[in-house]
Amino acid sequence: MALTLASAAQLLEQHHLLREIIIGERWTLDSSEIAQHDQPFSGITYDTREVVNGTLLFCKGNFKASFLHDIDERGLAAYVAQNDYSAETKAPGLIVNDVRKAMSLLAAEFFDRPQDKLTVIGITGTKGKTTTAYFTQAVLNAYSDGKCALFSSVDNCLDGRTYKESALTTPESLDAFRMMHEAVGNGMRYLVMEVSSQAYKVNRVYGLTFDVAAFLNISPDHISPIEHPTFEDYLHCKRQITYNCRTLVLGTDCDHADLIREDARRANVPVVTFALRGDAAHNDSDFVALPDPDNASQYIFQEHGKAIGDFSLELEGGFNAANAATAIALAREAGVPEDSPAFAALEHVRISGRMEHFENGDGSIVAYVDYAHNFVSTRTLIDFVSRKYAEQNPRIIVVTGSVGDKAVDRREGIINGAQEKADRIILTSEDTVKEPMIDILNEMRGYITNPNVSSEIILDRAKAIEQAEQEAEQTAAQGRMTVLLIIGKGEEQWIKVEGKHAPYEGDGHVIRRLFGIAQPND
Ligand SMILES: CC(=O)N[C@H]1[C@@H](OP(=O)(O)OP(=O)(O)OC[C@H]2O[C@@H](n3ccc(=O)[nH]c3=O)[C@H](O)[C@@H]2O)O[C@H](CO)[C@@H](O)[C@@H]1O[C@H](C)C(=O)N[C@@H](C)C(=O)N[C@H](CCC(=O)O)C(=O)O
Ligand SMILES: Nc1ncnc2c1ncn2[C@@H]1O[C@H](COP(=O)(O)OP(=O)(O)OP(=O)(O)O)[C@@H](O)[C@H]1O
Ligand SMILES: N[C@H](CCC[C@H](N)C(=O)O)C(=O)O
Repeated sequence: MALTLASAAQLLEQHHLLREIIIGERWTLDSSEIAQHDQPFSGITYDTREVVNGTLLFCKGNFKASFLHDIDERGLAAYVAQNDYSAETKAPGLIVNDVRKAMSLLAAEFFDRPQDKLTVIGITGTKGKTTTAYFTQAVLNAYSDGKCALFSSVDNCLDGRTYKESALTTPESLDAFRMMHEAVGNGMRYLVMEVSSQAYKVNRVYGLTFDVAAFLNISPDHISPIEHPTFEDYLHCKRQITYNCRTLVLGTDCDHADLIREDARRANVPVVTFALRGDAAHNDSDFVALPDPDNASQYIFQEHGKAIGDFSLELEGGFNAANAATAIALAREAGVPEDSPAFAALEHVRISGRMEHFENGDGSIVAYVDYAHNFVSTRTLIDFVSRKYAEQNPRIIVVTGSVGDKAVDRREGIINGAQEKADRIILTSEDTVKEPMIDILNEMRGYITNPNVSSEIILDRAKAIEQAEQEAEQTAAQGRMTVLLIIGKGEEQWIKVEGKHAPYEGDGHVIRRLFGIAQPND
């Protein structure tokens, strides 16, 4: 049904969001007093620069009244806001308690409730969201002949096969419903989406119920003045997924799992669990990944002790086997039968900038390009390579930085994740808006307390990787192997400098160049 001023006002009133409608001097609760109240809006947007004749505008965030200059000439039909802008426009204003909640509800209606035509799967957690999302999409795509869409922090995919770089982990609600509508138009039956804590904090998924949701794990991250003031706030936001799903897939080992189970009981939501375990005798979860005793590169995946399959994943590391077990649980709960061949699709999943593994010609230098950028992920990665290459006793060099202006706890976290097992840490540029990168790197250097770890700051990221590789060559000449861990940027070919994307060769590109490996688009 088309969205009109009258139907918008009605929906907002049902959700106790409407304060009043303001047009000129007139303040009312009765939308029928407004001319054209039954006229469908031609479009909706949260950006004045996109307003054309008949558009409904949401004024949110750091919106300024000056953005409304000339807006009547461009045909603004109505606006939704927490403030009265009748001095700037003749268009009626739906004044609400919370514009982001209002935007989510009205965008869903404008796009004809696309979520009702999709099986929607939401994934939250501190680490593994993107990987689990790609795994789940691969299984559902294999099962449905390519009918699974994806919203992730790397890419969005609306047709099961074309991937476009995304800007946020969870899109703005209006964009999310627009993309869902497009996905439905493309014949998609499933949507897998990452759900960040910010998404709940700023109501990007308000009113959306996930058919199946996953809560993977929780550890300190995203604590800063522009994200979450405290860990408690971060966890509280993530916990909201439990109250907004029909079934919850929960990591057995997730910190605060008992609290999340309490949430699920209150919300009357069934919980299924997943875990990575060393052997079947210690299986305490509904879905489990077990190392295959007969094949070191394989994992056995089981549901209630029954085999789903033995898979050799291209994405290395036990944590990725746990992510794959989650994807199996999600796909099973979304209706994929236990004996479906679709699960084998897990084997071929690769994700740009996640656990990308490179070797130089004689194997004396190994490099991992990965997205680790907090304590847990850095520690997990370095533990993995230390175990994998234990026999070679490699020198380990970590090339890293940390983001400016937010998630300040990562700076110490990354160093603490690395310094127990690293021999050297080369600190280099990451994304920043206002904070000078050199200050962040000096701060990080100050957290290095292990006297056996040497460090250096090289601001130019490509040069930092080149330096690490040259040192590895020297170590190789002395007969010792080196593992390079280049973390935090994945395959991003930009670095945010003063908030703007500056072109950057890309971590994988630098390594391929240094190792003489063909680039992906060569
Ligand atoms: C708090 C929040 O949700 N912020 C997002 C929000 O910003 P905002 O609403 O304040 O928008 P703004 O850019 O300040 O501008 C205000 C409004 O004026 C409009 N405008 C602007 C100029 C103009 O001429 N006319 C006009 O109408 C803008 O379109 C906007 O609607 O809307 C913007 C797009 O409309 C987003 O880019 C921005 O994300 C911020 C910058 C961001 O990056 N947030 C991070 C912390 C985030 O959300 N991260 C999580 C990742 C977490 C994880 O990985 O786990 C994520 O989900 O991505
Ligand atoms: N289950 C896991 N447990 C711990 N670390 C993990 C797990 N899965 C992935 N990682 C590590 O975290 C990094 C980021 O993984 P991924 O992109 O899948 O997570 P994410 O939740 O989307 O992260 P972010 O929100 O920070 O972008 C990986 O590159 C890897 O180093
Ligand atoms: N989704 C993550 C990406 C940032 C990764 C890394 N490049 C960093 O800046 O720490 C975030 O918004 O925090």
